[in-house]
Amino acid sequence: MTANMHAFANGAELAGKLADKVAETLSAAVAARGSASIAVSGGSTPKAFFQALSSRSIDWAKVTITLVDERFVAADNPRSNHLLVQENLLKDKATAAKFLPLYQAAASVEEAAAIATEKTRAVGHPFDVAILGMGNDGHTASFFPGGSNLRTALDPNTPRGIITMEAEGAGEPRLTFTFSSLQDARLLVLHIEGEGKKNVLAKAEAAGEETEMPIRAMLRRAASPVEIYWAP
Ligand SMILES: O=C1O[C@H](COP(=O)(O)O)[C@@H](O)[C@H](O)[C@H]1O
Repeated sequence: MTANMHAFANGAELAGKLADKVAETLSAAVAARGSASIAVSGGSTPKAFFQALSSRSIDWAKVTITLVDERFVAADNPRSNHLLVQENLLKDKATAAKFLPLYQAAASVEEAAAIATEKTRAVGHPFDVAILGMGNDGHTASFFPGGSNLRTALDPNTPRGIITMEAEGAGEPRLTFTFSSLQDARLLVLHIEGEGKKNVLAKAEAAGEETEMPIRAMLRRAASPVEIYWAP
């Protein structure tokens, strides 16, 4: 639908400005509805933003944090998005926030998805904030090109909740919120850094199949405008 570009001089400036915007949105949600929700991405990009956000003065006890997506690995695995959030966001002032993990110690990833859907059912109708990332292959959340459940994940009629995804580029099996869960966040952000990601974004903004670059689903069909935060 709409995308707005916010470009910054460097990653530190972006992290601070994005933390300000997210803090303002979460505080407004608490003031309006008594609670706030945010879904964040993992990967290598959000670390500085998480650290900046953890220092902001918000009524964190009224904020629920969850993940946009997760690997089917326990929270002590170095590739866990939960671990990244634990070490960089759930500290300082944000220690008081409630965290809902997607990983569940279940016998199968499908069972974990069902449990995580149940445990997150009360949040995100819509999320106050969703922070998306994007891989060099054009994936966002765990919507991977060639993914086992990609069409279901991107289908606007698939209900809110978490489904599984397996793909060559994904490594471990994944748990991911569906497109319908994320696309109407009151503040929908795509956080990317580097010239390479800018080029990937330009390619995604051009004509082509959504299944080739699943970020296109968000750029083209999200109900909320996509606020793109970028720094070199
Ligand atoms: O696999 C993932 O990658 C994307 C992008 O990560 P980055 O390292 O290129 O920043 C991320 O948005 C997603 O949450 C994560 O699971």
